[in-house]
Amino acid sequence: MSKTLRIATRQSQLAMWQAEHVQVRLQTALPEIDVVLLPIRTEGDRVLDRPLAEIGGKGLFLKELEAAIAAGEADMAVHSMKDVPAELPPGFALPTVLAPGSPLDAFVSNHYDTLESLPDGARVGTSSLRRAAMIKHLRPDLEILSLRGNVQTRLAKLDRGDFDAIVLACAGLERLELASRIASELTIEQSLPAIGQGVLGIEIRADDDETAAHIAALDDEYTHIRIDAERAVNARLEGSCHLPIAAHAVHDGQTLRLRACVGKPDGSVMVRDEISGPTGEAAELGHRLADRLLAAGADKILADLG
Ligand SMILES: NCc1[nH]cc(CCC(=O)O)c1CC(=O)O
Repeated sequence: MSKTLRIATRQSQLAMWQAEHVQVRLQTALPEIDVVLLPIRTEGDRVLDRPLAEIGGKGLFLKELEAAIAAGEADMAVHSMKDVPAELPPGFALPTVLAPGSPLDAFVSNHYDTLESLPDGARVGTSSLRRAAMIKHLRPDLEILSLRGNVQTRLAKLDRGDFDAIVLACAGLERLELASRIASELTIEQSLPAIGQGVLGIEIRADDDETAAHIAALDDEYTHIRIDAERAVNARLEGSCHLPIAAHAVHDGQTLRLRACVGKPDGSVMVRDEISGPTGEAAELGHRLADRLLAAGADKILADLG
């Protein structure tokens, strides 16, 4: 019997696309191995009527996939790095990150081209505290309304008139061939992306050297350095994508530039800073920048959020 590699995946269209993407890339790299998907139904997909922060917070979308890996039913799970908390549970590792999609947030509306052109008091849908903070900081007059569900559900809620505009990740829309729905991209200056936004990572059992060796071919060195820097910010701030924390790194192979910010979800306070240094010190730069943010008031913002 030939060797099989099993990818546990959530069943949303975006999760399936991401898992299939890794399946195809692995299958191409490893023609002698059978790469298959193991679809799993997770709590985060079932419970759509309550805010994400309430129903489990950190690691919500990972738990049940990790359980399948721990039980030996699957060898790996594919994640949007944006959804991966700073610290993985003991026994898990995330050694491989793929070449990135867009890191940017998308402004999506059926009537307006840009965030700037929204009328006074317009209703904007997002359930991300980070996006809420960014949007309210730019436009304090706008009303932020909760928006849960998978990408298609969110678009349907916009289309039926619940909002004047919504903000989603460009990467998710592009993967689902919905890029035509992007009215405009929010720039990095307008909306600093979430840590790991647009990047896919592969999680495995920490002691599974065989799978680690198989997936290593997919690792993108540029992105790996970027992720090390961004995730180091999160490690210090103990954040997840459910907190109003943003960080984005770029580098030229030598020098890394890391921007980060922590904002109050009502947009009234935005602590921003940036740091540059050698790519070899990506994680140290992330820690140092996070410490500076904490000293500049991020500690208070995060403490107030509980
Ligand atoms: N939290 C859900 C989620 N996780 C990853 C993406 C998009 C793809 C990515 O950032 O890699 C999305 C949808 C969104 O935020 O619009």
